[in-house]
Amino acid sequence: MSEEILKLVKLTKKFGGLTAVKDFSMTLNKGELLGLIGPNGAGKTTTFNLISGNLAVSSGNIIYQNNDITDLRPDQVADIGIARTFQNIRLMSGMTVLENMQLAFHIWNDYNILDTIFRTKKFKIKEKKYLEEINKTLKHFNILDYKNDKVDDLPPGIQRKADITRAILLKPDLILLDEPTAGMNPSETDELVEIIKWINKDLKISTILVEHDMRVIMNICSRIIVMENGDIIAEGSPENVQADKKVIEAYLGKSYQV
Ligand SMILES: Nc1ncnc2c1ncn2[C@@H]1O[C@H](COP(=O)(O)OP(=O)(O)OP(=O)(O)O)[C@@H](O)[C@H]1O
Repeated sequence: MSEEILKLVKLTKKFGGLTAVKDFSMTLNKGELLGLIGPNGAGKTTTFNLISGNLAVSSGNIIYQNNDITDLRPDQVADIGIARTFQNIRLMSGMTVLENMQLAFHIWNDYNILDTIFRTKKFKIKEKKYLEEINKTLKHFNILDYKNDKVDDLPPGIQRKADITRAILLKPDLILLDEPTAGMNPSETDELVEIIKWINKDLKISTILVEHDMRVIMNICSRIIVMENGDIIAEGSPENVQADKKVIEAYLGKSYQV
């Protein structure tokens, strides 16, 4: 039997009179690459915000690796191995790509201020190891050449890849990718598809992908959950979901083409 890494149990989020996520239950198996789709306003990003601790849950539970993490803060969620990206890229403005990548390593910093000031042997060994890891990952994402550029000066496609690189450097067991191909041209999108496969298959990071590009979702996800009005309207393989009448009516038939 597949091992669950994440389980949402009757998850609900209310914003005043609006219920954005409504009794939403789902599981993600370890190693799975799950697509979460649905029309605008369906509740996908809100679900990510609840899992990552960026929003407080109204009711229901979030279970991660058999632990209830419903009330954790975002930093605590990151510490236990859940990384995420946002629709609006959240790189630190005014800093270089490398400096942004270095931010990912704060959770492992076990050297103190004196180590940093005097650049002790322990500090230098760690710094070298981290830099090697950053370089290797930037190279894999094909953005090593931008390492010393300020993030603000880079095209959106490069910024988005840098954002995902930073999330990967946190060494998560689970990653939540929120519209990672937004703002990318077709060749960047193709490249990102390969990167997402690499993240999931080679790095063995369980993945939930929210994405409006149906070509991406249908090509790489083994299972898809379709949300509408805060809850599931369909779930299954890409083939089954595409043929589902409710999905076609609610979503695919209107503004999206497969
Ligand atoms: N902070 C908030 N305050 C009030 N309402 C919100 C807030 N965040 C989201 N909503 C509302 O909750 C509903 C779900 O929004 P959400 O962003 O989760 O949808 P989505 O499926 O991610 O949509 P999209 O594909 O357009 O990003 C929408 O009606 C939205 O307007």
